[in-house]
Amino acid sequence: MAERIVPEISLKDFGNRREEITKQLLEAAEYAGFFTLVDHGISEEEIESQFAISKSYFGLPADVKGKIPHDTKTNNGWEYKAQLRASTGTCDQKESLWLRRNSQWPSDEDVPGFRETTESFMAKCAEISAQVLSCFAVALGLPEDHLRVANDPTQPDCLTQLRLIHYPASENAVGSWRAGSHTDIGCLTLLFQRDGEDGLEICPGRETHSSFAMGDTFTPLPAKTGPIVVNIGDMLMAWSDDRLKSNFHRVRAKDVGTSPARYSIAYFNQGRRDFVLQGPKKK
Ligand SMILES: O=C(O)CCC(=O)C(=O)O
Ligand SMILES: [Fe+2]
Repeated sequence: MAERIVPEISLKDFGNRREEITKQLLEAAEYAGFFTLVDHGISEEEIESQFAISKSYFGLPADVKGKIPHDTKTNNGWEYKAQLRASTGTCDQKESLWLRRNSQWPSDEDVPGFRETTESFMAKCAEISAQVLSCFAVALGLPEDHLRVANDPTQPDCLTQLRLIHYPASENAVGSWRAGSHTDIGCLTLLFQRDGEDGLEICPGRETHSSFAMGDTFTPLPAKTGPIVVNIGDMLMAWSDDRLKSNFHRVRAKDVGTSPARYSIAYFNQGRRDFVLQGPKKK
């Protein structure tokens, strides 16, 4: 069922297929708010290498991970079961490391190759994001470069971040959430998952910002290693005069029985401080 409401879009031969891809992206973003990207240029080996780096980091003792503590002012650093959700009133059962250009990085002694591998992974995420954002800009009647420049992670005022996430294995998780229902505050999120590490549930087709997904039906989206799950965030919803939908999603573990650990990686395009966030209708 999830496959039907979350279209799979190929970025193959992007230069020549731009118009067709733009049409597919617009339809997915207006209708569901979610889509998956394939033929995007990051190989499964590269994705697995980034997950291996992530696993090495989360496998370190807490005092080593804590050398880069989460800083609430910049939102960079390591947090452990600390993200309080408005939707659940409880903290998500996960740990994560938030990284930005020029933030602190785990050292090569603690995780060999961490920074080099992760920066090159982020650069690839930026390339894919730039392609998708240029399509959305054209579809919305903005200059082709508008959203790419406004989210350019090479600029010092850009808020774009990569988040490595680890949900520890759990037993009988009823009453707790790996990630409570939320929308992403940023522009566009690229999410990487691994085969068999399910848990993501999505709520496509949101009409407005205000209903907070109460009483809505969530659909599980099985985890696969290659395709990137993309969702529209609140910034892009605003940038599009609410045409593109920033939709609710959450991550759950099994109410009864064992849920294996889940690792995910999210690349959040989050705009630049110096840009006015306004759609073509000047909302
Ligand atoms: O881990 C996931 O699959 C979802 C993560 C997420 O939604 C977030 O960090 O905003
Ligand atoms: Fe999210």
